[in-house]
Amino acid sequence: MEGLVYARMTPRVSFQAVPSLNYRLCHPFKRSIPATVMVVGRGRTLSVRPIRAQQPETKDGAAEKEEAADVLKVKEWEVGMLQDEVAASQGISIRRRPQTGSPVHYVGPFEFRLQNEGNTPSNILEEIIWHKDKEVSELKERRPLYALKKALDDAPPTRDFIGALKAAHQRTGLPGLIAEVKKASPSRGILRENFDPVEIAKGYEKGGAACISVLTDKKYFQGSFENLEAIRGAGVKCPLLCKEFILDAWQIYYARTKGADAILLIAAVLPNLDIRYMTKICMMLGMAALVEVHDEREMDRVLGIEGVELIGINNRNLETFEVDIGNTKKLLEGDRGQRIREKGIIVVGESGLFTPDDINYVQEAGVKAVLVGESIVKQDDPAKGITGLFGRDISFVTLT
Ligand SMILES: O=P(O)(O)OC[C@@H](O)[C@@H](O)c1c[nH]c2ccccc12
Repeated sequence: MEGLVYARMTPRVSFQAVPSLNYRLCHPFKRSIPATVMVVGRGRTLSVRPIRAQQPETKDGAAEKEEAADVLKVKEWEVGMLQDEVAASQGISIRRRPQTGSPVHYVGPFEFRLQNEGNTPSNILEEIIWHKDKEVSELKERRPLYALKKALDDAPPTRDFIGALKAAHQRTGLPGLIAEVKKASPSRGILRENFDPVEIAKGYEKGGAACISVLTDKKYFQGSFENLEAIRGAGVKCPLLCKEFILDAWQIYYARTKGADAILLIAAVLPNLDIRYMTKICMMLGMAALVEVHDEREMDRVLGIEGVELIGINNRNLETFEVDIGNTKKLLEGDRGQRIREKGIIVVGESGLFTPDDINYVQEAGVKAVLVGESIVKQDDPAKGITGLFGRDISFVTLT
């Protein structure tokens, strides 16, 4: 068996005390395997490399099958660990999937604890991601990428999402509005009981929204891809953002088949390379990518990624649900704001915006667009909700 097994030393053992050693290491799916233990980082992480494949004994068919399934499981586990390790090196704490196998391993005098131990998510975002990861692999199995091809060819043409935001900003002198069709959220519960996504989207368009965001996650937001498709099919002209937790490029293609013109990429869950790669796919498909950040570290990462044109600053911490619109201002101050202006990136202020004062505040901070859900989706008449949010009717305003 080859590959890396990651283990963490308990505090009882110090680095200096661990030379390169040959050990039999407990593996999550194998009782034990021969391993060389090496220190690979300055932290507490050790890399443990199996030194030799175990010689296969003569096996019957069933044993061979079991062995093959084991090897596959081990590979999946290893890839997951590597993904998590790359993510962790970029400050991403959200893990892709729960850890499997027993968390503690004993090797000779050492006690090893697997990284990312535990099978319970440490916050709501992680819970959503674990659920999504499973959901996507099942969907993908049922409709692999090649099977989406025909639907992709038949999808309605893309609309210019960023162009619509810029045009709205120029037309009104106010941030372009991305109005969100959202029935519920884990932090706020049900926002609207009599929820007709198409009626709401039409109301938004009438009220002067530049673009529309449609939640497609079922379990946590009570959204759906049917909603997205229905809005696109109902004659709404605004470009559409598919508001989803994207982990796999397959989801981008799928969103496109349902009529999306833009997708969301959350920096708290996606490593830089994924963001770069997915941004490229969007470009290829004629879509826009809204890359969402919540703190300085994520903003700095995203500013270093080539091809990012649209950044959303989420005022809501998706791990704790705390909302602070001061976050938008904080992330646009000083050098960061300067770099954003130089790169011509459009910034979207997201979440927790309710009043004309709030809009004014984030506009002064430097945003050219806003993403608003709760305050307008709750209104009986969403168009009037928009007028209330901006303090004036923005549906016909044209700057002269
Ligand atoms: O309803 P609000 O507070 O106006 O927020 C809208 C939008 O910003 C929020 O729904 C959101 C921002 N980023 C997300 C990521 C996933 C799900 C939802 C979101």
